Amino acid sequence: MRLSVIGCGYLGAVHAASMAKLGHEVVGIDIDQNRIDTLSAGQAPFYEPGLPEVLNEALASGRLRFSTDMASARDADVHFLCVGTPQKAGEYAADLTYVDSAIDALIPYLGEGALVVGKSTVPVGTAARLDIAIREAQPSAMLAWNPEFLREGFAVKDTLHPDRLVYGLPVGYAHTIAKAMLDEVYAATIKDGTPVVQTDFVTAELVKVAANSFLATKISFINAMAELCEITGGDVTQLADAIGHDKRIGRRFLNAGVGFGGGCLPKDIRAFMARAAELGASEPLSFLREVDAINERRRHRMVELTIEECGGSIRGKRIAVLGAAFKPDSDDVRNSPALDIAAALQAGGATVIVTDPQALDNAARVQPTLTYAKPIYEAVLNADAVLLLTEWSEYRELDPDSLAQLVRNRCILDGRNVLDPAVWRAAGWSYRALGRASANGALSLATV
Ligand SMILES: NC(=O)C1=CN([C@@H]2O[C@H](COP(=O)(O)OP(=O)(O)OC[C@H]3O[C@@H](n4cnc5c(N)ncnc54)[C@H](O)[C@@H]3O)[C@@H](O)[C@H]2O)C=CC1
Ligand SMILES: O=C(O)[C@H]1O[C@H](OP(=O)(O)OP(=O)(O)OC[C@H]2O[C@@H](n3ccc(=O)[nH]c3=O)[C@H](O)[C@@H]2O)[C@H](O)[C@@H](O)[C@@H]1O
Repeated sequence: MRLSVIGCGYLGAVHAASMAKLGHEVVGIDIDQNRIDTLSAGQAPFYEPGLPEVLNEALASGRLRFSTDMASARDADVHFLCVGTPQKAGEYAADLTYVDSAIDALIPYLGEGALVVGKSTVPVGTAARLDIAIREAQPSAMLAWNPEFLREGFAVKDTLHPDRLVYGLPVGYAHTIAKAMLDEVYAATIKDGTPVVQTDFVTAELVKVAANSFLATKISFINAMAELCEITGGDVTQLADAIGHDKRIGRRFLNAGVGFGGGCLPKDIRAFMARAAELGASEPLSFLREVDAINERRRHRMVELTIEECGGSIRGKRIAVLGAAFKPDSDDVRNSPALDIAAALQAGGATVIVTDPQALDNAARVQPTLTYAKPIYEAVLNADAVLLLTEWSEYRELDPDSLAQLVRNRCILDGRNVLDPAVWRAAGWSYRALGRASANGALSLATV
């Protein structure tokens, strides 16, 4: 099939390359000339494992090209809408400017019977509004909403082998045609056994924000338990293992630490709350306010813990921060807990040196006043405290004895609960983590 993918960011670039891999003829369109030049040259504009390989294979096949010109979408049967929907400045609501301008730009080029497929995460009701605009301009054109569930770091695998496909379909005659066209796009994936959930626009939009709200809630739940562990002397990692054995609960997304960040979970739960409030339905989502608050508190607690470990003040201290990306295997620093904490420590008077295997350029754009060092040894040299805030594999595997040769003070704060406290303490380090007792042992509740 002939496809266009509008918006070639973390979602769209992967989608365009993956669809070409599946055998479709794809044009990726973006308003950012640099991004289009980079992609056309076979380079991924961001770090995503596996993307360069799929991209180059697709470009070499001749089935994939990129352009800044919306007119190049003219011949496509299906147009995927993958532009950003960030949080509005100073508000919780989603900014739909990019969605609206992309649809406005696309409308003049919609051919007979073309299908527009929304993949961006949008407030409920957006699809119905866009559907009217599209049909007014080109009566034979159709809209479907097909939310995306990929994770950064696993984006190619998640696109080619998703857990499920969700089709939000139009009503009437268009329903059958839109479904058949989506089935053709995803034929290879469906053949592999991927379940397809067919539904209406509203449910498809809600499925996406419900999924991200559930994931955010699961993380904040375990982080609330971490807060309780800190007060009572319990160990949140053992607690997570123990409840995670219950198959109804499951161990995934129960990793306590500095919490969730990124370009999606934080803004999606906020946009969901904002939309619910607009619809006069704030109450059912009031728990998301707490999910957000717990998440924010973890960042503050990490700063407090660092101050405690530095003897009550970080002024003049040299602090190494391992990790800038919001999660490992990504260079994305949008709403990154690591960068937020690093900035707060700097504001408290510390000299903060941040290292990350992939995200330093992005980090320096967002937080230009922090100091950055690519090699780990340079970041930790003469450090008074070392904070592990993004669990890249190279940080999980650090050798406490080698690191001890470089630092001024053997103090490690494990913001992701990925190091073995016994190993670090045996090597003479003071090890602290969120939701775990200090070396002095658990607080005895009998004395409280
Ligand atoms: N990043 C992720 O892992 C996932 C993102 N999503 C959703 O997908 C959407 C896109 O997210 P990202 O790819 O992360 O954003 P992004 O910011 O990385 O990419 C958006 C791209 O759209 C381009 N763009 C903006 N206006 C345009 C227009 N009028 N015409 C053509 N291109 C235009 C921008 O230049 C940019 O390259 C958001 O709604 C997000 O919530 C959904 C699932 C996963
Ligand atoms: O809508 C989106 O854009 C995407 O948002 C998330 O994907 P992503 O943001 O790439 O990353 P996650 O793996 O979900 O991690 C999000 C954040 O939660 C944190 N996290 C994750 C798991 C955990 O147990 N604990 C925890 O703190 C991570 O460190 C990270 O900061 C969802 O997992 C995807 O399904 C969804 O498509």
